[in-house]
Amino acid sequence: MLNVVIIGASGYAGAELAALVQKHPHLNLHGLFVSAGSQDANKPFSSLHPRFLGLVDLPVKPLNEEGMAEAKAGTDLVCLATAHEVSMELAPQFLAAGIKVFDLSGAFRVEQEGFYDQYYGFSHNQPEWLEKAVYGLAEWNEDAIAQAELIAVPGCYPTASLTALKPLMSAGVIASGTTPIINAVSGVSGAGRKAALNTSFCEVSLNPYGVFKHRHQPEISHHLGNKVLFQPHLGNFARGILATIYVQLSDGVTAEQVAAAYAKAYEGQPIVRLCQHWPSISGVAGTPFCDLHWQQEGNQLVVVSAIDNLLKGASSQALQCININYGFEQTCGLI
Ligand SMILES: NC(=O)C1=CN([C@@H]2O[C@H](COP(=O)(O)OP(=O)(O)OC[C@H]3O[C@@H](n4cnc5c(N)ncnc54)[C@H](OP(=O)(O)O)[C@@H]3O)[C@@H](O)[C@H]2O)C=CC1
Ligand SMILES: CC(=O)N[C@@H](CCC(=O)OP(=O)(O)O)C(=O)O
Repeated sequence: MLNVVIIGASGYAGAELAALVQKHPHLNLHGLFVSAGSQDANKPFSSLHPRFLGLVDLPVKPLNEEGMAEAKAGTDLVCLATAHEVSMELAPQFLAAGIKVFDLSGAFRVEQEGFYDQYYGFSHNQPEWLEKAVYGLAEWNEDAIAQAELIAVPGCYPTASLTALKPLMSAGVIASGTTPIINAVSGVSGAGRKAALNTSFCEVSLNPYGVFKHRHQPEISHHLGNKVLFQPHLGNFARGILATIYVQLSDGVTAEQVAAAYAKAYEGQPIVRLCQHWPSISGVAGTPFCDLHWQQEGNQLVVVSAIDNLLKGASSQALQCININYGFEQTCGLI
């Protein structure tokens, strides 16, 4: 059994991950942590997330000096379900102790000059680890994930978007010089657990945000190798992302070529489901799947991608990466 520690375990993504690790046949939930000054410190995990009562009753401990020593002792791997800047500071401390890191934040996802200053509002202070980090898009980066010490689990919108677009990019069917448009809606759990006016239940309707500025636009473009226009929306539901994506195909690309591109990319990949119906939030919420469906008319293609932001968009993709890294079946503990 591998000993797993989760930092940020009281948050939405960390809590889902704790539940997945607890069920996994080869992983042992070794410790759960929150910040040193957390108001939840030392409370049982299940008192914060009652769904897991009787399943995960460990306390969430404060990550003070003593907590840090405890988090490292006997630990094989650590999952950081923490804010970007917190992950940037914590990851090197675990890596220096020989502990592998699976980071759910954006801290190590994009190695590009000035990226963190422009899109995250801080300067990256770990350039060596940023260079070594491997992007954990599980279906696309298996070999590198298997070798990595630091895995940067992709963002939720990038997971939905890249899973839909990469097969087309690899097959070379996107018209050159064009910009795919991604119109995506996320449930409010995407914004995390702490209270904020714009994500409070009575305030949320259905509205766009982050126009031209969202940090996931460059993350998607960087890992696709093609510019995209990405527009997120906040919807009045708890979890799930639905991305409707508009693509201009090269002249003469047939429906058979598009179908072949998707079949080739996801043959033998059970987490990505090529559906005969349009994906929906209810079809994926609470599951580790990414559902895809598309329709073509002439040179225009509409692809719809749906995931659970907290699972395939965060914690279950982290577990896919752990499975790959340690040589377990990629779907172990997931389906
Ligand atoms: N929610 C989502 O859909 C997705 C989230 N992510 C990323 O995953 C990470 C976690 O997101 P999410 O679960 O939504 O966030 P939450 O705000 O729900 O949870 C954050 C967690 O981190 C803890 N924390 C805060 N500061 C520290 C610290 N200094 N040291 C240790 N723990 C700390 C919090 O507890 P406390 O404050 O009590 O200490 C809490 O447990 C973020 O980087 C996010 O961008 C990625 C993909 C999807
Ligand atoms: C609805 C909502 O607010 N969603 C978050 C994305 C959550 C996510 O994927 O996170 P990271 O890239 O930060 O890890 C946002 O738009 O900022």
